[in-house]
Amino acid sequence: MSKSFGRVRAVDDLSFDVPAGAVTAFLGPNGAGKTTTLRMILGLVAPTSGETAVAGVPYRDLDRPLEHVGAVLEATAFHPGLSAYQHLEAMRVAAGLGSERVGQVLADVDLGTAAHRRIGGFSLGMRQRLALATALLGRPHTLVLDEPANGLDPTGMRWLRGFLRGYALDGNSVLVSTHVLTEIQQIADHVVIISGGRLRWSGPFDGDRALEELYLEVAG
Ligand SMILES: Nc1ncnc2c1ncn2[C@@H]1O[C@H](COP(=O)(O)OP(=O)(O)OP(=O)(O)O)[C@@H](O)[C@H]1O
Repeated sequence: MSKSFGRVRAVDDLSFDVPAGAVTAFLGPNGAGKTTTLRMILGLVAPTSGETAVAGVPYRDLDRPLEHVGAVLEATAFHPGLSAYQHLEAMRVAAGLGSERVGQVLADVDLGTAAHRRIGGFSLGMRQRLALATALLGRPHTLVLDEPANGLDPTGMRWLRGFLRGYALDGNSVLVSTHVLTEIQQIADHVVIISGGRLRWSGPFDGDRALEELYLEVAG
């Protein structure tokens, strides 16, 4: 896929696969085109050329998309006056999902005790957990996460690592864009590195090698 914004070629003839049953780290310098790529995968930005597909199907053609793909994008906006429970319930109803899902995803992200507090009073880390809970509502087989560790404290980061690892081990695809290489190093099975909108490296990653070294070699 390629994407130009006026004269800026944000993504330039980029092609890669995200395997199932694995955590894929999606890396690249500021402005490399990561967010634009994720937004194309999620049908939020139309490619200038090429296409993206989730389990072989373009996002726009997915039947009940929340049951295929869950996404956490940067700076997710919530209505501050709603509680976490009310937000999730509204999303659940809109997506036609079972009533048990809200309690389940609140428990999944360890937000049960804050379920009835107003989101306006949430910390950044709590918002990240709520964004992840929203992404999980439809039990998607694919998770797309843009900087999901942003705002999490060390305990939260450790929890997120375990969660994503477990989600991938259940056979799901987890695509994570991040700059925090030491965090993703511990759970990545597959790595895709881009810069200047182009693919610089992609392949399996066994964790023996320092991800930072690989990154600096190909993107630095
Ligand atoms: N809506 C837009 N209009 C114009 N230019 C854009 C738009 N969105 C992104 N760009 C440009 O496309 C390029 C890639 O941006 P993108 O946000 O995809 O990079 P990124 O890898 O996610 O960066 P970061 O790590 O800083 O979040 C940048 O040059 C950016 O300025």
